[in-house]
Amino acid sequence: MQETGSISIHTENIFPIIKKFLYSDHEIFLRELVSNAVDATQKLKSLAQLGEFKGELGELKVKVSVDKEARTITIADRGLGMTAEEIKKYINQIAFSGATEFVEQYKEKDAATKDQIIGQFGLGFYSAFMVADNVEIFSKSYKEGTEGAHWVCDGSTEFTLETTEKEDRGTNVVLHVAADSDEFLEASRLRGILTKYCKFLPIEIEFEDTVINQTAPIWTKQPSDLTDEDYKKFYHELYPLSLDEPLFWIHLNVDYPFNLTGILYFPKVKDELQLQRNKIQLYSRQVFITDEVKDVVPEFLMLLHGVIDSPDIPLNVSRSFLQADAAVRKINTYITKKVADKLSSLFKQDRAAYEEKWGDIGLFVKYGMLSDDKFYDKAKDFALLKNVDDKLFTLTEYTEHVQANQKDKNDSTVVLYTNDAEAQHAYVAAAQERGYDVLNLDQVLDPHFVGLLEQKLEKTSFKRVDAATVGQLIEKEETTESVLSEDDQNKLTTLFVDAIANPAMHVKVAPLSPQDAPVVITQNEFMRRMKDMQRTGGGGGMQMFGAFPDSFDVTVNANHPVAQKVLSGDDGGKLAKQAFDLALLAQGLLKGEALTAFVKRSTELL
Ligand SMILES: Nc1ncnc2c1ncn2[C@@H]1O[C@H](COP(=O)(O)OP(=O)(O)OP(=O)(O)O)[C@@H](O)[C@H]1O
Repeated sequence: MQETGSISIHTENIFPIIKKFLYSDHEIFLRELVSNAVDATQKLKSLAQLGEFKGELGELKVKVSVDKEARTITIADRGLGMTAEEIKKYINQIAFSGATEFVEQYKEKDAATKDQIIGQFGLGFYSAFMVADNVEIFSKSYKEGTEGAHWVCDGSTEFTLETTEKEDRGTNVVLHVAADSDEFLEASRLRGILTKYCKFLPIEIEFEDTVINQTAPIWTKQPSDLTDEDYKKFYHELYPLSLDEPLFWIHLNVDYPFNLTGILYFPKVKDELQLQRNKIQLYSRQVFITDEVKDVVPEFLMLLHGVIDSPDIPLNVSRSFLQADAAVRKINTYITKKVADKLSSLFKQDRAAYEEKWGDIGLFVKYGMLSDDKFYDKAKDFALLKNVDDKLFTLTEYTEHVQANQKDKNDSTVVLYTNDAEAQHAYVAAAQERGYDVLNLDQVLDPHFVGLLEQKLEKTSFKRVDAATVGQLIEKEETTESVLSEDDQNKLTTLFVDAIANPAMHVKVAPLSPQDAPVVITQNEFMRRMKDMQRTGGGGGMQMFGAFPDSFDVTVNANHPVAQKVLSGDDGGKLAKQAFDLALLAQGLLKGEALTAFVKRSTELL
């Protein structure tokens, strides 16, 4: 029997379109054909289990081979096979309609969306035509008494179908590689593609006499059957270049209301610059799909490594659809919850070990708290704050810790912090001398984290140690009297204004404690934050603050002996300048010419 026919058409000649537009991703043809072969093999295994197939299963390997001379690639399986009728139904109709649907979706999209569709669309059998100008199927069904079938199609909509002698059950797909696809005749190229997409397929895939896959990767097993070593070994298999051990991992395993398995690893991160995204690999039934897991994994968890496997993630739709997809949203929520639960149990079980890891996980936790309210609610109990003495506190512990000393006159807690303990040393020391505690918040995310905590914690504000003189950082009821008359205070102000001669420095005289510095330079917390945010590109409303030059408050301590000296001496101006420069020095602001002048003047004074 031989039959020729025409594949029913909905869209005009889809093959040129498939060829042209899928250019960047031609290699996925092999993933598609090998997974079809694997599916067919698994279906046969299921039938055998159900008792519907009673024959010998025998060896079930899928064999991929290449013949450079003949210019063919063959994918051979011993799965359930197809009769001629089934080829007509499954290949001519179903596979074709998949391809047609793809092209239709594809045509409507802009270039950016097109790129995304390509990577995620399971194009199926017809992706063979991306690299072949002629495709043959030789198949024989597992059903007893059926004849072998031979289908040939040259990439037009015409096909031929005839009966053929085929000894063995299963399907051989033979691709006659097109002239512009020579690269796929190279064994090394094929091996590369197989390793990328098929490394964890559940049926053995043989290429050049070696099996290229692990059929039962550890994420498909029960956590109770696995040791720490198994998890670490797998981590290094996934990331052969990583020298560090993962900090810990989470084994995901859920079958309702969606299906998801996987392992997420917390990598060791030394600093934020090292963070690598796209380290999570997404699989669908053990077939590698992509390492762009955006939208499937919450943004803040993109920093994790590992594997997620879910048949419920729709792969054949555009990204905007993926974002809106209910299953994807549920997966997102589930992963977030799992991560929070894991961190919480680590914290509760072994606080010391958790504190040791805080340097590495702090960033994830803070990022998560900033980007996800639900995560904040869980993480607030295990997020830690570190003070300048390297002691770690939970949020509640810290509030209790500073309760006694750091309440202002309105009964609000003022949390003091430094973002550079070295540069702000003088301020940190002054605050500590007063019995205040100072937090070390020097990481990239910390300015945002401070903002978040102020919103969330009741009656609490944060001030950087150099935001005011130590006496004014936490405003109390009691005030110190000035030993200077009002007249002297005005005189002192003028002396300093003239000596400094810089309009960005706002001089005021105030009665600080005689133990405080003679002159203190501070930068208002609010203005500084606004400018910081503007610098880091935060929001349009902040724009106006960026236009202002940096301005500082210069507080002259009326109660310090230096104030008297400046007022009484002949070269009060020079002393004022000297005292001001010392304050600049403490703030790390004295540089260049001003520094040279200061050194010269100091020598003279000596
Ligand atoms: N090697 C094979 N053995 C048996 N049947 C096959 C084989 N390859 C394809 N088929 C049949 O042809 C159908 C169409 O295949 P195609 O790859 O186009 O789509 P699919 O596998 O259903 O979906 P996907 O788009 O996810 O690949 C399959 O559903 C299957 O019934």
